[in-house]
Amino acid sequence: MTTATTTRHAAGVADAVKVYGSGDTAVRALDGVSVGFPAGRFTAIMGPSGSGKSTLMHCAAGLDTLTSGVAFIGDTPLSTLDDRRLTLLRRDRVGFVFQAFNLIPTLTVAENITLPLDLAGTKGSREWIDALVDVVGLRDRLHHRPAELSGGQQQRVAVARAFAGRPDVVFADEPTGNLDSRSGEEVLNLLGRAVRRMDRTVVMVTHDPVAAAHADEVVFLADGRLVDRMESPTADKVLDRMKAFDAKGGRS
Ligand SMILES: Nc1ncnc2c1ncn2[C@@H]1O[C@H](COP(=O)(O)OP(=O)(O)OP(=O)(O)O)[C@@H](O)[C@H]1O
Repeated sequence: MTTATTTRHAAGVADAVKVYGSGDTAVRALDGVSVGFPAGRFTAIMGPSGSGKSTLMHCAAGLDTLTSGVAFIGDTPLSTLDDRRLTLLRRDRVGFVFQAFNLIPTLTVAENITLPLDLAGTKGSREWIDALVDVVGLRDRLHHRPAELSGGQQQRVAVARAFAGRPDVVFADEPTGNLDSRSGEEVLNLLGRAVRRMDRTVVMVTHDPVAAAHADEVVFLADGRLVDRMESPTADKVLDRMKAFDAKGGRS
């Protein structure tokens, strides 16, 4: 059982620099970020538009590479892996939830949920999948296709799929961006439950202070740097912190 005071990190980056382009047009999207995402916790990444949130998430998840510095999943530095091993690591140890649910339209809900396991050629744990189906509240929809579900239900399928293989960490990129506030709230509660009741780890990029308030901790980026962290956030406290960025033109 992981406690809130653990220092074990499910993922993170150290001295992370990411430069897009070169010469006059080079953009330093990450400018020396070091941050660990504690195992068994829900961390939100916030910051003004263009501050580097997506870049940080993509590099930490092994979807993109750093210009310098280290990204790691568990104890594995991603730069030590060749393409094949990186693909396997992403498949076996990382889950993703995107803004646009990205379900396979021709597969049923049940088939979408177990897709990562089927691709990996494993059955996974029947009990785990069963428990997930109950947590996301989709038992009566298992044989439906995505088009027969609401947006909120589709995102709940995507959440179940992300956790199906019991990955070390699930990265969620604006998971409520396409949802109304009630469905968004359900998805956020679900991510919170997965962390607190099922001992999972979630890292979520969001623009929304209400969404960030579901996390255990918020890390704030500005101009490619980590500028603040907030434990036990509330929507009001996060909003105030974001307003301070606006007032100072981005940098805290
Ligand atoms: N592929 C790319 N090529 C060039 N520049 C990029 C690329 N991706 C991102 N950038 C730049 O890097 C910086 C950080 O972008 P990033 O998307 O990480 O920020 P963000 O905080 O996620 O923004 P938003 O909240 O608007 O999604 C921005 O200046 C952006 O224009």
